[in-house]
Amino acid sequence: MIGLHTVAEVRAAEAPLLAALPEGALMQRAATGLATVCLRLLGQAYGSRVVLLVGAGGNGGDALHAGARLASRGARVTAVLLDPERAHPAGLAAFRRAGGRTLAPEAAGPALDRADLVLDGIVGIGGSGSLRAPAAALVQRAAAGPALMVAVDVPSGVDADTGAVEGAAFPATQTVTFGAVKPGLVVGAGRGYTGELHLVDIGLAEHLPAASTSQLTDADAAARLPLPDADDDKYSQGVVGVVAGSAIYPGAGVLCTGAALRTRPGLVRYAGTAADGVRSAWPEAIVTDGRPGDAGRVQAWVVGPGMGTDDDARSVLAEVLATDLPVLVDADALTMLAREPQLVRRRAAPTVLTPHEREFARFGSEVGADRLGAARALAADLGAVVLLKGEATVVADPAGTAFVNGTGTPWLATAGTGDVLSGIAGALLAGGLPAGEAAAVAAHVHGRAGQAAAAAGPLLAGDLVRHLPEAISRVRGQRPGGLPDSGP
Ligand SMILES: NC(=O)C1=CN([C@@H]2O[C@H](COP(=O)(O)OP(=O)(O)OC[C@H]3O[C@@H](n4cnc5c(N)ncnc54)[C@H](O)[C@@H]3O)[C@@H](O)[C@H]2O)[C@@H](O)CC1
Ligand SMILES: Nc1ncnc2c1ncn2[C@@H]1O[C@H](COP(=O)(O)OP(=O)(O)O)[C@@H](O)[C@H]1O
Ligand SMILES: [K+]
Repeated sequence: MIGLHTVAEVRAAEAPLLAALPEGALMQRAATGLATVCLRLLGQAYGSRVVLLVGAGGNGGDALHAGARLASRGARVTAVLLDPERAHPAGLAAFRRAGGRTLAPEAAGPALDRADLVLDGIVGIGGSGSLRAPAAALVQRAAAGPALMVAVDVPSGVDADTGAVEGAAFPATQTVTFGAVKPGLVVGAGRGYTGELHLVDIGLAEHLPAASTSQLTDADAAARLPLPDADDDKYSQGVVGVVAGSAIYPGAGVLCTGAALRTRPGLVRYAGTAADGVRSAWPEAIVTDGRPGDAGRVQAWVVGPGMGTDDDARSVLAEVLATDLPVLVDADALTMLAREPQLVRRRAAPTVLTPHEREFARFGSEVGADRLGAARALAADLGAVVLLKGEATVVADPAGTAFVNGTGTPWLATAGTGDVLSGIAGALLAGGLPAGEAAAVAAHVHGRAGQAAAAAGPLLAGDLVRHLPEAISRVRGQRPGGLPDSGP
């Protein structure tokens, strides 16, 4: 699990180290890691042109110390001092000693136009609000040039906690962050400015609290996707019930049922008016055109995709939510639930809501720039797990534990892919995973299936279903087509 740590947590973890270590030692660790990454990126330091954008705080100090190291390796390094009077004194002294030269912001344009690498030390975790002049103009000029764009700790202009970006921000090709990954590097708009992320160990780990926000790795997801064993039968892996689609629009039922089958193919029951379509697409499913109560026993329900919002649909939703089983609520069922949130508030069993931004807004407030904060607030308000879909899907539970999904592709922005996600998550809920983890693992696997499908070109939601077995095998670290060891 990759822990994501807030600015307050990082500052608190730094405090005992700053007190215990000689002055400047922590910054030296950061700058050494930063210079190492830059040298690797440049390939050859000698003769390369490096420009540092240097703000008035510790972030500028990191850039100056790293710039000094690059200069001593033969790079031609120029520091643009945004606030010369307040530039980090020790960093500036080291930089000058190493032969670095300085420029005023007004004179920096030509150097930025021909730089090989621009190091963004304007502002790090001490930043607030949108980038001020002249920082914003320098960032834009650098972005228009040919240089590798390396952000120090956090791309300037990105809120390290939320990923919010107001105005200009440094569009990094690489971000070298120190001590811990900050949420804003992987969520919201900030995710789009981070580029490739490098984490430099400066010795904070033992001082950081357990992270309340995390990102799953393939190994974390695999550990939560147990394989069937010799004692399993078709019931024991968890039976999922699906209410989705309608007679006129069976597609959502077909996609959702197929995704559930392909995730944990023990048994999937379908109940709803798309019964004919589902039956012909998935002969493996047990299908009824009756109500959920007619479907037989299940361990979790998925309700909502394409089911409509009329009185019948509303009564089916109420029936499912009145059970003591885990329920995943999506799409049309979210629209109905937003009108009657007490249906979820009164539940004792886990509920997972999977809104996209417009569905989220129906519950009373817009998502806004702080996606994690918004998901946490709705989860706490309703007492349910909220999986907020989007480019970086986030999952929050009512206690405040959250996940930021790290997989996926913009090709997923096509009709029906949400129905597939619901089927995956429903299957994992039925298998007994805690609701927040089921949602997070589902988003991870869904994203991997999207990446696998997109490798062959533009994807359709049905392609995701077909790619699920391959995606799950890859998450487990197995090569597609590889035969398992068959023993002696
Ligand atoms: N405390 C330490 O010893 C360490 C600090 N480190 C570095 O220091 C950084 C934190 O240093 P600071 O606390 O000094 O803060 P920063 O250097 O991140 O930012 C503070 C400075 O940025 C300016 N600023 C804030 N918002 C701005 C905006 N929107 N536009 C333009 N300027 C803005 C402020 O006026 C202030 O001068 C970390 O991100 C990291 O890069 C690392 O070297 C690790 C060790
Ligand atoms: N730009 C994007 N990048 C990555 N994933 C995306 C993007 N846009 C949407 N997605 C994903 O695609 C899926 C779309 O779901 P949804 O909006 O419910 O569609 P539908 O209702 O048509 O099934 C979600 O899993 C979402 O996270
Ligand atoms: K920065």
